[in-house]
Amino acid sequence: SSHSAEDKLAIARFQQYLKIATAHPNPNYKPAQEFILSQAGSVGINTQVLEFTKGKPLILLTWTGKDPSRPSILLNSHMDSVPAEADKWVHDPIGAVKDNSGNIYARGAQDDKCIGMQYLEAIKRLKSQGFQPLRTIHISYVPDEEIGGMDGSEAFVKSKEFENLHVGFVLDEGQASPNEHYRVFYADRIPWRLIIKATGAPGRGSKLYDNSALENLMKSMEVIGRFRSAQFDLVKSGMAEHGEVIAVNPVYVKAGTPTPTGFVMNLQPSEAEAGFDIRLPPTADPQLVRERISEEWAPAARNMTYELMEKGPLRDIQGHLLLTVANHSNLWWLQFEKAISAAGGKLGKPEILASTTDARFVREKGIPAFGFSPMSNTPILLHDHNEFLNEAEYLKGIKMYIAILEILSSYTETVDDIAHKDEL
Ligand SMILES: CSCC[C@H](NC=O)C(=O)O
Ligand SMILES: [Zn+2]
Ligand SMILES: [Zn+2]
Repeated sequence: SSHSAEDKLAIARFQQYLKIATAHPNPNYKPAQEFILSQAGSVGINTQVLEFTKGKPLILLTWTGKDPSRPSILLNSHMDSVPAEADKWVHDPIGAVKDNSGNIYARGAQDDKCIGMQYLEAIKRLKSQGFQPLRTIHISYVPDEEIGGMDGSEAFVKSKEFENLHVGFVLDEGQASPNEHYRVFYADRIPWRLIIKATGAPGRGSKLYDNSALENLMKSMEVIGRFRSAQFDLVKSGMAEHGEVIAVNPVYVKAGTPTPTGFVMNLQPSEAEAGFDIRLPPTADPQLVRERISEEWAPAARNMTYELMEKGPLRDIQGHLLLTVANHSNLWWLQFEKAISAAGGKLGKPEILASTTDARFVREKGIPAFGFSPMSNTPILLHDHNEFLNEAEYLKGIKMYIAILEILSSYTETVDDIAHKDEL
């Protein structure tokens, strides 16, 4: 191909990282750790391994700035991936095979091993150009993002070690864009889990009677289904984006009396339950959802109980909504926008991510964070079969991070300077 020797090596390193088996349920973090440490060694930046839970290392790299007293920048990515069904892929999900058009296939190609390596490649190139950042730049490689981040990012962000980094701004993963505009995310939806349980009198399969456990559960399913459709209709009609509505999706139902080969077919069971994945944009009113659950989705009057697990707050420690301001009143946003256009990129309208990332933990502390994975003109394939990223797009991403790091690590303007410039 027409890529430079340097680019070819960068692509090979990306493929090497993709070949490390870090998919759940058994992510093998040790080889990922070794690989990242060896790459950091060749770049010449400081390394630390933190282990908040045994067997779940968090790798922290640091490029110290000329003025370490200024708030630092943290670039985050996770080492783990969701599993892949290898037989449904055209190439081995752990093979990092590159096809004739330069598409590199692997679980993690988009989510999010691309950014983990691009961060390092960008720093490598900036160093070779003699660039020295004013602010300190940290890069973290965390375990367990895909399973909620409790033993990874959450433990890290709540640690003394994190406090000492004096982080002022975070970049974390985003998502691919099918068009030429890069996507940027200023918030995540917050995950809740709901288990609803119905009880009722058992009875013969043949009998019509009120208040069976499954009848009660089915009523809840209908009510929840209507709420779900109403939210989805807002998206379908173009009135809202996916990230702006409340999602509630059934993820399991459990009922019936098992036999060795199936279920008893002529008995109405006395218990039934269902589980739901709920996601709330930070702009939602959580109290209204709680009331809906207790009054409509699992009312005691219908012999129902429920267990609600709110997996995170919708507001930060100061009581502000859990979102990062993406307009001119946020200097980091201004610099970020400036960097993207300096590198020749176009940004789409800032979005709320429909799923959930580790960025929520830093936002909880009031630290501004954007989700950004530089992949334009790329189908959205995270968690899907045949996840791939094109090599040219990968290389373009390195250039984006070079511009981002150059500008964000070294700006000295204040909001006042910028307001003044606008007046002139
Ligand atoms: C309950 S936190 C789960 C986090 C996970 N993150 C990426 O896919 C997600 O499902 O959004
Ligand atoms: Zn991810
Ligand atoms: Zn993911």
